[in-house]
Amino acid sequence: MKQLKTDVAIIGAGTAGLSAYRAVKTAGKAAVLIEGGPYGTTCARVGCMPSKLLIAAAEAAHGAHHAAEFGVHIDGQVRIDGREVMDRVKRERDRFVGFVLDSVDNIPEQEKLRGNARFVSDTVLRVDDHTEVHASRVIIATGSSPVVPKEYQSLGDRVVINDDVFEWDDLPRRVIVVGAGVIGLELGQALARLGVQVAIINRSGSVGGISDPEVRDSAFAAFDTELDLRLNAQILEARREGEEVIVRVQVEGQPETVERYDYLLVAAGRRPNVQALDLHNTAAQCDDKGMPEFDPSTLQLGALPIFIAGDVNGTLPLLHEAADDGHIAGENAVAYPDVQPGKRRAPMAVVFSDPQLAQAGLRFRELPKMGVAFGEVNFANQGRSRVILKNRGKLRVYADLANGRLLGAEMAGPAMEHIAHLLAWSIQQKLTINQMLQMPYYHPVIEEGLRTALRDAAKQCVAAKMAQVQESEQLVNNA
Ligand SMILES: Cc1cc2nc3c(=O)[nH]c(=O)nc-3n(C[C@H](O)[C@H](O)[C@H](O)COP(=O)(O)OP(=O)(O)OC[C@H]3O[C@@H](n4cnc5c(N)ncnc54)[C@H](O)[C@@H]3O)c2cc1C
Ligand SMILES: NC(=O)c1ccc[n+]([C@@H]2O[C@H](COP(=O)([O-])OP(=O)(O)OC[C@H]3O[C@@H](n4cnc5c(N)ncnc54)[C@H](O)[C@@H]3O)[C@@H](O)[C@H]2O)c1
Repeated sequence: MKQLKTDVAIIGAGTAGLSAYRAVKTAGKAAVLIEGGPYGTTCARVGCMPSKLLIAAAEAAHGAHHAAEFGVHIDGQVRIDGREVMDRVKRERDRFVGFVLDSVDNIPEQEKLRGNARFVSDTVLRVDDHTEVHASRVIIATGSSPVVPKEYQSLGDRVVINDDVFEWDDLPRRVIVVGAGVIGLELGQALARLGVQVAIINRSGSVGGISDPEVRDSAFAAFDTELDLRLNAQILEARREGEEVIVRVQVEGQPETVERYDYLLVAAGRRPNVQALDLHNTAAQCDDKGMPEFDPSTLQLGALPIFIAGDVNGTLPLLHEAADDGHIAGENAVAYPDVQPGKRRAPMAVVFSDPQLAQAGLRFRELPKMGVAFGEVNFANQGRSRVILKNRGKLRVYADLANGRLLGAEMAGPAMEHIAHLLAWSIQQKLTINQMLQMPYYHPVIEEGLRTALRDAAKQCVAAKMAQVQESEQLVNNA
């Protein structure tokens, strides 16, 4: 077996692994980047980029179908050519993947290794059965994989995951989507708008990961007008008959139905890729699912020379977080044992559905039980949203009642990808609601809706302050 020595071995050449590699090289250390699958990253190959390309096609179809509401009539049929749609998705996807492949090409050959790595000890890795890597430090950046429940495995090629969708040459006729989380909602709505008969089944009452019940209800009401979205539902049975999937579905409190689809698309969550790493050969402490204990601020496993970055650590499985994680893990691997907490940005997440869903700072479920002002805007009557016929959804901001500082927000509505940025940037700058209200607002824009929500929260902060003053006056008077 070939023997190789290096300063830092990085397992996985995805976004986190490539970012870790750059950090290690910038610090002047030697690195070996080990990749078991195709180069190109999950984000570019089968994640962020192809999904946004499919959604863009769906938005074009939706616009064409709804132009009449503006008095603009497309006389004749709107024709969606599934082959052309998928061709553009794959062509543009390949272009994005190409940029990643170029950056991988620029890595010297002696610093790249193909094969699946597993631990022999804390600092020794075996790559397939051809190479043993002896590293002073190791970074795990192996990403995550979709969870495919056992009961669907007998469906063979009729059960698909996101990776498969982006390999389709044409759009299918009927798809049942398992899960109304981020992936299920984005892909399910896009396929439906492209003319595919879609049903989305979610076992709980949640939609797109929104935790604020008011925002979630407004989102559901919007989706319900165009999508077959079934919450609190389950697939009792799924079996294959020829090229079809036959499912028995039950929505809570309703009689079960038997339905036929061409594919069952599983979007029921993702699991960190730790199983095949043989972490039991290291001194890492693992839980019963094989997840190692690590410090989320330094990404270090205990006091070991091992770090864990990106989706595999299960903390914030998003692209920009994977890149930041890689950087932190890379710098700390070099600095080991003198590791430091990494710099973090305000949390933010966006779901590219319509209406878009988003979150910035603290989520509703993370708020303290007391002392929070809730400001809201309903987009139904918001000026700009009505002008463009995107007047659906609700935004709620959360502020500290005592000092007026913005804590977080959840939202469903138009252009939330941009509003979430404004809010996350304000949270990172530790702005108060009043400071945010002093900023300029153009007219007519969706940001005026945000201002409505901020004013609503500001009023509550003022009322809380008044109540406090009255209370202390009362105390003085009673003394
Ligand atoms: C459909 C979909 C849409 C998404 N959309 C968005 C979005 O719009 N915005 C956003 O921010 N995020 C989005 N994400 C999430 C984003 O893609 C991930 O957070 C990000 O790609 C994670 O990067 P990573 O480096 O951790 O993992 P990856 O890019 O998956 O890299 C891990 C690499 O490790 C390799 N590997 C695994 N095990 C081994 C081993 N034992 N030995 C060697 N190599 C190994 C794998 O082959 C892989 O190349 C989306 C994800 C999906 C699935
Ligand atoms: N726009 C983006 O940033 C973006 C887009 C896509 C994916 N992602 C990342 O990918 C991650 C994974 O996405 P995901 O949608 O697979 O997971 P998720 O955790 O967001 O959603 C999974 C959903 O499936 C439901 N579910 C689970 N098992 C089920 C079952 N057996 N039957 C019916 N419903 C079931 C859950 O209740 C949940 O609502 C996200 O957390 C996100 O970080 C991000």
